[in-house]
Amino acid sequence: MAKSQVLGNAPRTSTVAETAKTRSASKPNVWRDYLTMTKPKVVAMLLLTALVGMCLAVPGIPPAKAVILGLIGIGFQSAAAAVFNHVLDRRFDTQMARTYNRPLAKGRIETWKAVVFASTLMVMGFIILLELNALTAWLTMASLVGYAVVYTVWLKHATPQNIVIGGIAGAAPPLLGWTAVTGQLDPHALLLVMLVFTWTPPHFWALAIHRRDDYAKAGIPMLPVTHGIEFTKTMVLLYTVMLFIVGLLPWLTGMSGGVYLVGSSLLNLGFIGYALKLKFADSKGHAWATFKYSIWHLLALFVVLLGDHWIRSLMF
Ligand code: HEM
Ligand SMILES: CC(C)=CCC/C(C)=C/CC/C(C)=C/COP(=O)(O)OP(=O)(O)O
Repeated sequence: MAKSQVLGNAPRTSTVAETAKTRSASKPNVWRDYLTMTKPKVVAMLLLTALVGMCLAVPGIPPAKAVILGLIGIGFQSAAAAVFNHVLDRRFDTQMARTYNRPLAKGRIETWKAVVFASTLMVMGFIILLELNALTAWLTMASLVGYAVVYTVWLKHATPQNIVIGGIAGAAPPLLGWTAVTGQLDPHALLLVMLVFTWTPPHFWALAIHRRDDYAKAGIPMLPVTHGIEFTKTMVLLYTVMLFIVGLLPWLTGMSGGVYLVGSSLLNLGFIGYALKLKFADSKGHAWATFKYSIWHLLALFVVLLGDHWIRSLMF
């Protein structure tokens, strides 16, 4: 068999495969763009905190209906809030390196279609949560409005304390999960909200330090832009110390046990360590590393909360 025949197929086959791959990569993937607008990784983490709220609301396993309808409803409303955020921020997104390639900023999706998408998710989520109880439906809607309107439209562009106040919306999911199961507010649920609320500033301000010039160019008054990077580093450190103290409350109030105390203290000391290095021994990329740590930290913190709860349920 001639060499060209033996090799003839290889380049052509790989050429066909490469062409197909290139075409699929270059062809705008509309569905991926719609998914991107929902901030799926953020929503996934929000739902984890909501699920932990559901599980801590009752000894043992929470009712399946509350878990399934609650997660779908809170998930739809969180996703809707994220899409509304893309719609309302689309002009600012064009001005930042981190966000300029987003679907609406680039015009890959028409704004009215994103509004219809967000509105559909919002209404579906609300109706699903109403099926559980009105308290959860209205609290979740309030969180959506708090993030998509109060934070995105007003606070984000008005004050460097934007994310401290706006952080209430993102900290709501554990409370929403709790009320999805019990139908009522509980002080212990507010402890979970306080954990996320105290975690949010160091989470975001580490990113804001890393992306200071981006925010300055877009004219968004994030703390590193209005008060400087050194002040922001100090605030990151203060909030991580505050998080360590707030992190003791679930144990001090008896809601959580020793497993949580050890796990949360180690995680929060780790966050303080990152913040100390950021403040006193910063190095290239450490602000970004601190931001990335904050995500794994919150994930692990809520897993530890859940693990402690189930260990105590099994033992007592
Ligand atoms: C007002 C409160 C918050 C602000 C201002 C904020 C800010 C941000 C920003 C700017 C990013 C980078 C997004 C990107 O570049 O695509 C981000 C990423 C992220 N945030 Fe936050 N955040 C907040 C609250 C939360 C909360 C409450 C959670 C979870 C419970 C969370 C979880 C995450 C996760 C998982 C990512 C990584 C997303 C990815 O890699 O695509 N954030 N956050
Ligand atoms: C129903 C409910 C619980 C709603 C709130 C949940 C929610 C979607 C919180 C988002 C937190 C977050 C990533 C904010 C960043 O906004 P940004 O505009 O500062 O970030 P960006 O510049 O990356 O868009």
